[in-house]
Amino acid sequence: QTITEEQIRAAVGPIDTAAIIENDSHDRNWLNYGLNYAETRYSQLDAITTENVGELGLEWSYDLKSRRGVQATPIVVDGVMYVTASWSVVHALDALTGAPLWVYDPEVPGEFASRGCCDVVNRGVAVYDGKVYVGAFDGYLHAIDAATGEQVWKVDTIENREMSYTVTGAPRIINGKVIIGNGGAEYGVRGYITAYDTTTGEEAWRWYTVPGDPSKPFENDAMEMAAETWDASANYWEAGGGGTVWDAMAYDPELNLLYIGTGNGSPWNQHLRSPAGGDNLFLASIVALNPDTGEYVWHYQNTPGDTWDYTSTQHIILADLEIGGEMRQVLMQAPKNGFFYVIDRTDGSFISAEPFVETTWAKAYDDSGRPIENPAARSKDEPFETVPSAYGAHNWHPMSFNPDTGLVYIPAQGVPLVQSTDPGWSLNSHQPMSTMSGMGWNLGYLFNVVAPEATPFGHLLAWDPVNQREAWRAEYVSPWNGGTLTTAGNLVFQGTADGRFIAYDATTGETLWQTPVTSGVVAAPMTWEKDGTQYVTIAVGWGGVYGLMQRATERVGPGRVFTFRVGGTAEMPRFEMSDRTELVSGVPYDRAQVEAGLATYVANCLFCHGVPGVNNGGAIPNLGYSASETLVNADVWVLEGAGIHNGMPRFDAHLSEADVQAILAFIQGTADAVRGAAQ
Ligand SMILES: O=C(O)c1cc(C(=O)O)c2c(n1)C(=O)C(=O)c1cc(C(=O)O)[nH]c1-2
Ligand SMILES: [Ca+2]
Repeated sequence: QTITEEQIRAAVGPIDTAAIIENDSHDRNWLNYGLNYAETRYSQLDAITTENVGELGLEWSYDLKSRRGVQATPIVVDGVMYVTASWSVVHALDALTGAPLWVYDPEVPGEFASRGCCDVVNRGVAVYDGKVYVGAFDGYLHAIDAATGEQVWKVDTIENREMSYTVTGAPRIINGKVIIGNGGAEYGVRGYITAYDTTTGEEAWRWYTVPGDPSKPFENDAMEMAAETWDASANYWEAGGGGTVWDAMAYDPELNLLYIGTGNGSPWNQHLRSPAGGDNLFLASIVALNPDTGEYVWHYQNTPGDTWDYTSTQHIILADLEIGGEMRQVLMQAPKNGFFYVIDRTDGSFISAEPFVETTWAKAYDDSGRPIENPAARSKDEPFETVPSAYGAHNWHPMSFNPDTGLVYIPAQGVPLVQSTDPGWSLNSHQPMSTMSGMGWNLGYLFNVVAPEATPFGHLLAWDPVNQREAWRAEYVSPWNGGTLTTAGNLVFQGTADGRFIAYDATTGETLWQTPVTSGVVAAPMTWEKDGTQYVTIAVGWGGVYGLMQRATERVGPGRVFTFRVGGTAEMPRFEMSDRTELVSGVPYDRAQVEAGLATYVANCLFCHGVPGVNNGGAIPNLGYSASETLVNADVWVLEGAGIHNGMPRFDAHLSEADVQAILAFIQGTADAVRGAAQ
């Protein structure tokens, strides 16, 4: 072992809120998910510059032994690194060598995979007072001894285990309280965020984001206010209402305000959730809370009356900007809905919002901070191509803000999708054609009943938040590129869907250096210093909601951590290539069953396995490229649960052998049609 337990105790033991703030004066460590409480992901380290970044070389790489999405930003404390793989497994490493110190597996049951919309991912840990904290996918918050990897305590953050709550986000820690939200608003849950005592795990406070049953007492004044913006005629509380806090938080120590981003409605479709409309507070909002008590302070709602999965859980960055000749304390956000927001973080007042991609649901915001909507975007009768789509113009992939250039670096994208009201929807019922309803999703929308017209795209967007306009962009071959890091070396770093790690000149966007890595990248890079040397680290592992079913490189290696420095000379690991190259053939089927198979497939398989034969698959296999023997034996997988440990659910509670045959007819029929079209 390269680092002793005593050394780790000496490093992580003193980490508290003051230490996290002290790190802001040098950025040698990376102590919080977004580097600092302002979550800027701008490091003052400047040993790696536009001049020498071309000499960046690999120092070490580490195999995370995972096959699903890796979204973690590593935490580094004085040469000790903590990083998570898929299934919320925590790895402690010697940051100088990549040698493992310990591995902590929270043992998330395989059957939990289907309780989350978007892959068994985890965005990372928090460190405090000698402990490492991870919110595991199955909803338990674990405190781990930073030196030994042994569990100190574990609490259940889920208030009702009948509901499909999951945890994917990184905890944040403020003055002895570890704060964590959850996900589940595709299924039907009531969002909330909870703070626990870092020492004991005892609950300190919980704040719900949407009102519960209005016939019962409201938990607080904010819930009473929120309830006035909901129509209770459709019993919104039965599907939970949504508003999950599944990713972004930021903290301003001087104002003592915790900022959280809230998610979409449950069900998605507002006509079915709150038929008379209304803003439906606090969906799709930024909310400021007192972190000591969990009390509501103010909110700004980006998307009133959300009906498009327009979460505002995307990254929140705090900065002080000169706007109209005045220094303003702002927060910035580029949520799914395609507008870039600058909000006064002292009181939530609206400063500006402008589209950073094409938008069809609204073209602009009025001076009061409300969107000027396109009425067609809420049609009950007609399909509407929502741009951006539910995949978001920007999803959870972190952006970064460089105060030297004044630019925000956004992983921007478009994934085309047409939404139309699902006339057959009812709560928790498995309906053919109703998207993933067999898995418990409650959207109230059908997808792509007519084909979308837009084309998918992904680019790195350098955005000027003061003038609300683009400075430069770098185009990519695909959506779903990684998060960004920016540094005082005037650099921007980003990994890409097609499996590259790139450094750009932060001012001009010129590509200065790049290297291929072992798979597509979704996580954000980070940087740290030890003994006078600056390192750049990135965790790699393709996945997440888009990455489950599509990919943009044939490299399909396991999750890995890569650390680079100027002059590094380690060898890149071997590139593992996909063997899913042939469309399936020879599965016997009845042509008359294809249509029924399609309907069952859409209701059970689509958001994991993708459309058969269209792309050869992401972190989960596209069945159009399976071996025919695998499909012929599908009963074992679908009805008997042979893949349960890998997250493949068993469906025998609501699917029969005849359903499986129909699904196979759809898969083989579609593969044959794709092959025919290609000839
Ligand atoms: O509504 C929710 O509760 C919820 C949770 C999550 C999640 O926890 O990862 C995602 C989403 N929604 C979501 O809409 C989304 O696009 C998404 C992408 C990802 C991902 O990890 O790639 N998670 C989530
Ligand atoms: Ca969602």
